[in-house]
Amino acid sequence: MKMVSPAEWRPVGLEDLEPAAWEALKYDGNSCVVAGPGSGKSEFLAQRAAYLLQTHICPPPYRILAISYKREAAQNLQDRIVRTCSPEQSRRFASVTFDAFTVGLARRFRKALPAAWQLTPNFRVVFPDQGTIRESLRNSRLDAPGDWKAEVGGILYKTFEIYEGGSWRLPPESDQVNSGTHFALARWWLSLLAADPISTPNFILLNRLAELIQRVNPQVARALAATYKYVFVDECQDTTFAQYDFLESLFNNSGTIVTSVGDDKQRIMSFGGARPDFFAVFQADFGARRFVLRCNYRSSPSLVKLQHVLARQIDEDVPEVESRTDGLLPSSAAQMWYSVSAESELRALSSAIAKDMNLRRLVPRDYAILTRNRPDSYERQVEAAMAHEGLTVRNESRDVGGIALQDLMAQSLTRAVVPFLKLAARERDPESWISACKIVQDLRGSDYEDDPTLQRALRELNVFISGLRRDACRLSVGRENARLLAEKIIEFFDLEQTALAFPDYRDSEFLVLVKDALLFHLADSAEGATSWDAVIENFLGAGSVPLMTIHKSKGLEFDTIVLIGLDDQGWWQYSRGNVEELSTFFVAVSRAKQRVVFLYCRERGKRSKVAELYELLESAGVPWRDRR
Ligand SMILES: Nc1ncnc2c1ncn2[C@@H]1O[C@H](COP(=O)(O)OP(=O)(O)OP(=O)(O)O)[C@@H](O)[C@H]1O
Repeated sequence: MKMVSPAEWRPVGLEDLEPAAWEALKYDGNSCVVAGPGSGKSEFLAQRAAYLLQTHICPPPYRILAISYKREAAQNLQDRIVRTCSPEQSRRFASVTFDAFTVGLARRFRKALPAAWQLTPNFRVVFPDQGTIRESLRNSRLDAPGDWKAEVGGILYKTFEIYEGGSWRLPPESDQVNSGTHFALARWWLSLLAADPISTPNFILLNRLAELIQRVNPQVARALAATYKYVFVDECQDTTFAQYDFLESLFNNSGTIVTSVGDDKQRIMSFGGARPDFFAVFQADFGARRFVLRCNYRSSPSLVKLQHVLARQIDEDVPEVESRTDGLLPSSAAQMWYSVSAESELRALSSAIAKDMNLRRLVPRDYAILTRNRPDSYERQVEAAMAHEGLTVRNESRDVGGIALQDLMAQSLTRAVVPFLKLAARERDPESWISACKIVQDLRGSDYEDDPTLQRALRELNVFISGLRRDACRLSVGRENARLLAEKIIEFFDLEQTALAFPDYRDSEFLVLVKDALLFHLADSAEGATSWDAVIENFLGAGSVPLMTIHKSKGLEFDTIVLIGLDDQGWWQYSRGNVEELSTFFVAVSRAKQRVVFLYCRERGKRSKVAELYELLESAGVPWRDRR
């Protein structure tokens, strides 16, 4: 792909950007781009990457590092760059999650850790249970020096790691502690590092170790800053204290230019330790310029108006936003439905979805049913009602062998297997063929198109796909044979090479867990299917209406959002004025492009705790519909 001059560069795949986005895109200093839902923040990062790479403002061998909060978001960004830039350019764009990046660094530079904080060569990332933390705190209180005992005794175990751990930069020596809190933290973390036979750190500790590594080894920090000329932070409102310190130690005043994008009103990860003051602190520390975007490219004008009413409840100074999408519905885009029984509620819902799909030529994935908590508690009922209309629903949070379905689908292994399955099932599928070639290139570790290793690997791929097609023709469609095909594909990948190609799988136990979950879900997808294409469709959930929590819907968009269980039962954490809960509600509403339906069913619960939400909807003019 030839180089483009900055003046000639145009957005890829979009007509235009709003003026503030243009300004931010071309700005060559630290910046934060603050904008509401649907304003194109993720799109902006993809365009800025394309701009920097295609104009050679980020010339070879420099790279761009994009850090996202969620794996799907990181993958989505990488995919966009692969589609819009040349292979050489997209190889210089690394899109990772914060956790994957810090785990990778801790692994790579493990030996550069001070002796006191050594990790074993292999380690397993764990999510310690609250009981273990509690016990460690109890022991620390017993062993703490006299005047620290009371302080340790007062630590809340539930927030111990997130808040106390989040705000303590590790000292090079583990005994350099000057408070009871740090004494308890050091004890707890050292116990994770010393676990037998391998260390079992969690993500907070790994973040802290990664920060320490580059603080005590300036050459490591310099090498990283010299590699990454530009760093992007997506969904920066969810950055934790520990992650922020890492970012600050590594890239502030390093010559690297950092662009953060986010939306304060979508901060729904405080329970995970998101720092509430990210924008202010980042602007002050990094001398970052602030850009505010004011367009919404996702939602229709009436939905943007509704979002504004909710946004003002979270932040009364929030600016008005302009919708850049036409409203396509003749009747109210937002409605509250009242039902007496769950049965009548869901009958009305499934019949409305079936009719709407027909009328507007939509597909099941244009709809999403969102819940505040526990989608599994609605799954059966929704499934039964949808079946009456010939529709299926898929609980994206369903546990598949130890991993949530939605997370399984975002796994690198799953994403690698899918094009191979498609090639097995179809005579021609050029897009899958291109993906398969790219996967082989990644797996066999070859970077150059004229590399003989790659040529050999592609020949091997050709032979393998022909064999796989023959197998798919020969084998009847069913559970066992679906497993067999996938096992052949994974065998062709080679687990060792897979672990090397995808940093997430350095922990081989995790790779095995993902593999088993994938085989299990594929076998399930073959149940009742009459063709391999149908198996793949079931596997991907293409023909089902997704059911998921609001947290899982973050960053996604659908034509129609249905919020089920908007009552005290479903929103048991709600209390008037609770900003995090309001933000969660805001995230749900802002996923919709054209329509949002709020379901209230008397049988499910009362409306006292959540009265504020109904008052807000009524004040925004959202009408009630009787569906009893
Ligand atoms: N300049 C643009 N012109 C046309 N469409 C755009 C533009 N920017 C973004 N979009 C489209 O608008 C939608 C929302 O974009 P995107 O997901 O990037 O928004 P976001 O700000 O990251 O959203 P959120 O914070 O709500 O998850 C997408 O469908 C995207 O393709």
